Amino acid sequence: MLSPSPSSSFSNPAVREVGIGDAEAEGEQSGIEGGVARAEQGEGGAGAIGADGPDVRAVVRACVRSGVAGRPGARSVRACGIENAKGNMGESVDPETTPGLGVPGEMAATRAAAASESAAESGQPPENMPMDFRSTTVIKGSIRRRARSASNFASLPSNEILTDESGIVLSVTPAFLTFTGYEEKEMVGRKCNFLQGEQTDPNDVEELRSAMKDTSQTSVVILNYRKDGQPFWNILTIKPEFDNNKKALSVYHGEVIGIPIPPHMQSYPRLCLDDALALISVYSSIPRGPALLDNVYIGYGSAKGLVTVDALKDKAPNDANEGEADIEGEPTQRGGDSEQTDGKSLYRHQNYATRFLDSDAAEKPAEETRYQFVAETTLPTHNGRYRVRAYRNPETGAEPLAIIHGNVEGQSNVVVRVHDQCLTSEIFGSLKCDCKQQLDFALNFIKGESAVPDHGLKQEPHPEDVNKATPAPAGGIVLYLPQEGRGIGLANKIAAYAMQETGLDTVDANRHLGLPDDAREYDSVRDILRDLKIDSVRLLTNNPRKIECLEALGITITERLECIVVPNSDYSMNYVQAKARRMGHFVDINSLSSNFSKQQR
Ligand SMILES: Nc1nc2c(ncn2[C@@H]2O[C@H](COP(=O)(O)OP(=O)(O)OP(=O)(O)O)[C@@H](O)[C@H]2O)c(=O)[nH]1
Repeated sequence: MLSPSPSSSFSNPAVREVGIGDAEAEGEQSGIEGGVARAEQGEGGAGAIGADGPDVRAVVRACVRSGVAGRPGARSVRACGIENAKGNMGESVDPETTPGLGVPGEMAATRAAAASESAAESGQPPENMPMDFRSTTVIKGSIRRRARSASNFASLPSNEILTDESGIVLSVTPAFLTFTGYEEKEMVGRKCNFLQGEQTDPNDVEELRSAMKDTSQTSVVILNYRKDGQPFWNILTIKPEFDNNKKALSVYHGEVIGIPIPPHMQSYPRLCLDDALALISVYSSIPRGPALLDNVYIGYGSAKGLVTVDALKDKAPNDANEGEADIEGEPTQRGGDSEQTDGKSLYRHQNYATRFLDSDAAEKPAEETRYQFVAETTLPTHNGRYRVRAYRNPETGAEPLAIIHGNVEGQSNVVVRVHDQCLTSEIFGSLKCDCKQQLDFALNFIKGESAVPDHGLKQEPHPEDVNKATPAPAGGIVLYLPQEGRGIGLANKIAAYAMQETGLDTVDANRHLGLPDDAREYDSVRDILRDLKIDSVRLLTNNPRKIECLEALGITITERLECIVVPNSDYSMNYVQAKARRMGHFVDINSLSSNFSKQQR
């Protein structure tokens, strides 16, 4: 198994000036100089990764044609790359037709440029330009063109940056500001090298710089950092803008797909399978994404060496096996996105990626326990009395709970609900989702009550709500995991809700913020079940991904029990429908709709 050990220098990235700037940009904080300085540092700089384990950057480079991934639980993932995509791109997103954010206030560069049109015509830098921006050469007329580009650009819903030929940011989309945590004024007028840091590979920087110099289009996977120092994989595609005469303007359009690296993985910059799959989903959702999938490769590091799987798009599962591992059987079609043209191939690839991982499970030593038992108490609640056992991951500080009814220790086939935190519904009573209802349902169910509880919504339980065929159990567990917003965090979930107000559904909202559809991990479930000596579970869920993730962790699921509740509003109806349509949840939307209208009458 290729599994790099943590590099201590990675966890506290001191952001350095290594950039994609113009080599001729004398006197500025030159990214190129920074990049060279980094390269010269050798092992002390970026090479530090290699000192502690396999050089991930080298793998990324070697895998420009074959990124590698592994299952989330195994942390066996290394990296995922996209091939140089020169000449493979279509037209830009049309802000007129693309749903998303409205136009924010004018960008600084735009304002400055528009106000100084006459100065531009004279070839002089306008006086009210930011200093860095003023220091660039002003070509006659180009400022006006830049202003035009920048103002259209600011209304795009995706993660994008517009720079001049020296890498100075002219404009940045609101989504990218949200994703990186920077304010507009902190980005505009500066070289984008502030996004780079300690572990950014100078070779990637160099590749971008040369593409800009040659006015060519390129894509590169580069390690960048948010303002708070959090690293992320940036799948960056840059392309020059051209005027009507096909003449390259001194403006570059950078399209960014940010793949966040979960905190516990930040000691070694690798993409996990979920991240890689999220990346693929993102590609499938952007206008020219399906074409780019040709260039996305996913692979896997095994004990026998680096095994590459082939290009993800339009590849039969059995064709994908270039290495020594086997991918057997027909893939099932669950999960994924049935609405997209590439839905089928995505299903396929998601499934054989999972199978691939399963095939390796036997080779792996047992995973180390990361969540430790802290304390147990009895909790009287409106739903009854439960035992609550608290656990903690000392590395991340995450504190999941096991809420238990009955004697479950040492048992098999225990009813288990794996529930992820939803502060908005559980604390504030938000009607946007069904999470609180599902939690109440599960807490009642493990107590032996199969009806949906009355939680103040004046709803009669509908017969379809519950597992009619399943006798309520004598006991069970609700595992309450602090993975707010499907793992993207509370603030990001609020940002996603804001995006949903523009008409996007729960999946597209995440994607437009550059966030994965679902970033949840379930190692805690494995550790807690191990602590309780439970060898198999009956899982209360409608979510196929949850089942796959738990099984990939080695958890035996003997039965899936439905966890369907009647949506309590149009909002949550939309959410449940989106979960079924976009994320493959096992919910019959038609019966739900009619149930809901019955409830409304
Ligand atoms: N990002 C995001 N997260 C949401 C949204 N609505 C609810 N959540 C989060 O979704 C999580 C619950 O996931 P669901 O997809 O509703 O259900 P599930 O647990 O995956 O699947 P089931 O086991 O069938 O209930 C909680 O962490 C919520 O905070 C949303 O619109 N966007």
